[in-house]
Amino acid sequence: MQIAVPKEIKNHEYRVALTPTGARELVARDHRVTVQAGAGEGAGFPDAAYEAAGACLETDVAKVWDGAELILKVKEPQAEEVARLKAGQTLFTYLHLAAEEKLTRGLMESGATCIAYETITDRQGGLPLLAPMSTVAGRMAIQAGAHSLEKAQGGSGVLLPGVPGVAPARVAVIGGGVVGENAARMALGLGAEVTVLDKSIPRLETLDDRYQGRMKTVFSTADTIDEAVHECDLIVGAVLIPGAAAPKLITREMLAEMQPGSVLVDVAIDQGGCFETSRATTHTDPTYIVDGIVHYCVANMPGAVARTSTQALTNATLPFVIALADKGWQQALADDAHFAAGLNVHDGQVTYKAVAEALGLQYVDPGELLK
Ligand SMILES: NC(=O)C1=CN([C@@H]2O[C@H](COP(=O)(O)OP(=O)(O)OC[C@H]3O[C@@H](n4cnc5c(N)ncnc54)[C@H](O)[C@@H]3O)[C@@H](O)[C@H]2O)C=CC1
Ligand SMILES: CC(=O)C(=O)O
Ligand SMILES: [Mg+2]
Repeated sequence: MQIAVPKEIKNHEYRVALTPTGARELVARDHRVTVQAGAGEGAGFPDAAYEAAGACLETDVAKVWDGAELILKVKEPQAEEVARLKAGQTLFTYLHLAAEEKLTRGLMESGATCIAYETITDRQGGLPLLAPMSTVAGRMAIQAGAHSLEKAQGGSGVLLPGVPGVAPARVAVIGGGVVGENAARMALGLGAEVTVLDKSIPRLETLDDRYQGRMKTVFSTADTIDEAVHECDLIVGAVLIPGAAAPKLITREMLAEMQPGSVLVDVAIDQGGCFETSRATTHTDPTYIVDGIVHYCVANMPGAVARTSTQALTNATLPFVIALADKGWQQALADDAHFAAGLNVHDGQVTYKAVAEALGLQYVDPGELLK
């Protein structure tokens, strides 16, 4: 199969969808891998490493896209990439379509088959291709939040661990899944006072058990979120309803209840964000202030630590990429219902229910396609 790996073009996105190690595995299976020149540089993988792995390098981006049957990316295609995509091609990447009507319609118009990393499931009920980046983003959320609390960033001037004689900062994490647990763990490590709110009792039980009372676990309701808003210096938004737009849990009105200079880090921004006042930002200009509250809402946080993230991402995606390349998308998805959950758009139709519902588009059950 002809497999293409374009260079990512989203703002400060330095990850690449395939490492040289991954390229070697595909070439060994007789697939042809074309990597756009410079695609791996930001993650520390020079062109020569891909060449040594048996991949072809291409400087002309049009040729990279044009000749491909399978396109591997990291971030959702940007407008100029959507324009390059065509019927008969398979795109495998993060898509996060529920909050992106224009992108969804663009992918439908392309006629391509679009499989999203973030909706693929596993036997344990997890999201195995989201989890590695959620781990990274969760850990980064506290670094970003701590920096945003500094006065020069518009923050309140609170140091997360405090110092002897001065109390530590209070951190709330809404959503105690992969992002949430990793954020909470980092905040604990820095000596903050940490509360995790979740709607899932089993999840709260797991956290309680794992952290042995070192963090508070609280059932998430309008009341308990209100309490967190009153008390906390830093709130991390880490909720997810798979494939769907994130629920808005903190309204603009509620910002007035926070201490001025407090910080909201909305990791769930790639699903539309879980705070009413969130809007996606970039690594170039990651924060903005609404009613005295600093907002950090970068939709591709792991892109900033591209070396770690690329390795973690491709460790997880490679078995799926090999299945797509060896069998073609139809057979690969027919053989694995968890993989099939990744199919979001095919041949002009939305094949993922939560996306169709969020955008008011017609849902087409992919079952028939996979028989
Ligand atoms: N901005 C970025 O760069 C990145 C963003 N993400 C995003 O972070 C979000 C979280 O991802 P994961 O932790 O992997 O998901 P997850 O599925 O592991 O965890 C989500 C948690 O939210 C909980 N939840 C749902 N509704 C809730 C509510 N109303 N109140 C409290 N908790 C609620 C669920 O019970 C679950 O435990 C997703 O939107 C994901 O796409 C992930 C990686 C990078
Ligand atoms: C999950 C995601 O969108 C990212 O890693 O950029
Ligand atoms: Mg996005």
